[in-house]
Amino acid sequence: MRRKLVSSPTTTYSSFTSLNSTNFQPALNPNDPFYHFLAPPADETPEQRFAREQSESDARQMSEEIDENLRAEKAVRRRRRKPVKVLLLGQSESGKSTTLKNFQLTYAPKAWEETRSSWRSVVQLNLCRTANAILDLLGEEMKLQSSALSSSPSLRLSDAHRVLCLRLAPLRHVQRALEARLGPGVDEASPSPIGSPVGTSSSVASSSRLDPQEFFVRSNSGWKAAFERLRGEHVRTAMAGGVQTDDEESTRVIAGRREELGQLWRDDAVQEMLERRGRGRGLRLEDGGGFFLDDIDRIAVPDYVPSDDDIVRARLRTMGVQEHRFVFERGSEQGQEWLMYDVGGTRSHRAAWAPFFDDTNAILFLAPISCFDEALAEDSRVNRLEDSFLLWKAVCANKLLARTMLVLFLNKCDLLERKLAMGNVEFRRYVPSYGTERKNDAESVTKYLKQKFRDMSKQYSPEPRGFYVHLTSVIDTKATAITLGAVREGILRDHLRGADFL
Ligand SMILES: Nc1nc2c(ncn2[C@@H]2O[C@H](COP(=O)(O)OP(=O)(O)OP(=O)(O)O)[C@@H](O)[C@H]2O)c(=O)[nH]1
Ligand SMILES: [Mg+2]
Repeated sequence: MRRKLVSSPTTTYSSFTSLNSTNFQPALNPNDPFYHFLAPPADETPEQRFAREQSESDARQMSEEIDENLRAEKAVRRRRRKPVKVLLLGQSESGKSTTLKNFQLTYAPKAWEETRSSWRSVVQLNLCRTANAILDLLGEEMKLQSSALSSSPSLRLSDAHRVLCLRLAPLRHVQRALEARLGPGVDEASPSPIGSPVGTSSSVASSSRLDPQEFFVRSNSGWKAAFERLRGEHVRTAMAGGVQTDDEESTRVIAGRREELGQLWRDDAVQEMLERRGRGRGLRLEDGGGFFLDDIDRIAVPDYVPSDDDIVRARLRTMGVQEHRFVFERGSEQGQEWLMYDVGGTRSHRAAWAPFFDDTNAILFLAPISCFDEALAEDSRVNRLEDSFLLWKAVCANKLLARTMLVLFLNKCDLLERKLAMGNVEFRRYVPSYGTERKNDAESVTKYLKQKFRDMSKQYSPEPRGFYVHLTSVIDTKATAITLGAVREGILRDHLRGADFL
């Protein structure tokens, strides 16, 4: 009797192989109950024998392949149970938290939805800070004009501006209330002129602050903890029969000042003042984090609910290291857990990064390339692009990370394009190695920077590694979703390769 080999189900091959996985013939034992089924026919001709052995060999090979696949699948399952760990690195304001938000929006929509209402306070705080920063500058200008100390031509400021400042004064109280409500971790950063220009040789610290003071929460309380507190507050209010909360009070005051906020932002003299204070150098308040004055009519309303874009653009500085856990809600990786670590990027926080290097699958490194003419907020002597180069070098050279996948985002491409298109700032002035041959446009600059980061990776990595780079503007959620799709696949493939599967 002949055995059926090829048409048997997969598992049969597997168990068959384990019963008798080497050369078939010598393993046969006349006492084996299967002997009569497995033994070749007594009258087998040499051709039949050849055909039989051929077919047995094919079956054995197929069986071994199936066993191999089963082993690999098991390893992948084991590997899948292990979370994928990703660390987001880069200087402050490079876009790490914004990238994380994109990730959450794309892959954990339920968790995203849960935090939506809590972001309202952050957007309102960003808005108040910007408005109050403009009011501060306006106050300064008015003082200079009344004391006739101003050397620059006078702005056309009138009593209407004074009235506007008075009408908007309650926003200072709202700002303080929002900061206080977002928890004990809320603190003020040291003065940090966002986008202040850096000198090409000696430092040129900006004396005029264009930015609203920053707002951040510490990691030990964290914005998640701050949000929990806000949510608890909503629940308590509902249980207490709807007594007005601080949150509602802030919303009411902001909505009540919508007209004046619009007037302030659209005022010609205010625009001219901002122009003189920074725009002439290519710096725009709109380009700083958390700018919402353009959307005032939509945001300063009693029933304001932040849109996805609002949440992505809301600026909340990270302190220390925050862990974010994602479990894929759908798709082939459903149930796969990812742990993403978002770190504070200022210099004083970088020492906290190292303990997370061990056991990390991938690093997403963000280098904001529009900042080539700006100084670090925490040290006005340091050029921001130069700082990114140094950080990238340190990450590439780190021995603990020698086998970790590095993915580079050359971020803020939208701002780079806008800045260079203005035509009054030369990239080569800040990066002399750029030379005089190349054009001063975004395409040439990004090409140059890509090559520069690639060369550094090659030069400083302890062992050869791939170079994965993306040109990004992570406030663009649609484009970023596509980039993150590619990044996620790459990281996952690398993660599974660790299980010797691929
Ligand atoms: N225009 C533009 N703005 C961006 C881009 N990426 C980030 N931003 C804005 O820049 C600000 C800073 O981004 P964050 O993601 O908070 O920066 P971070 O790296 O987490 O900064 P730290 O927490 O201080 O380390 C935010 O308000 C973002 O909206 C970008 O590609 N283009
Ligand atoms: Mg952050």
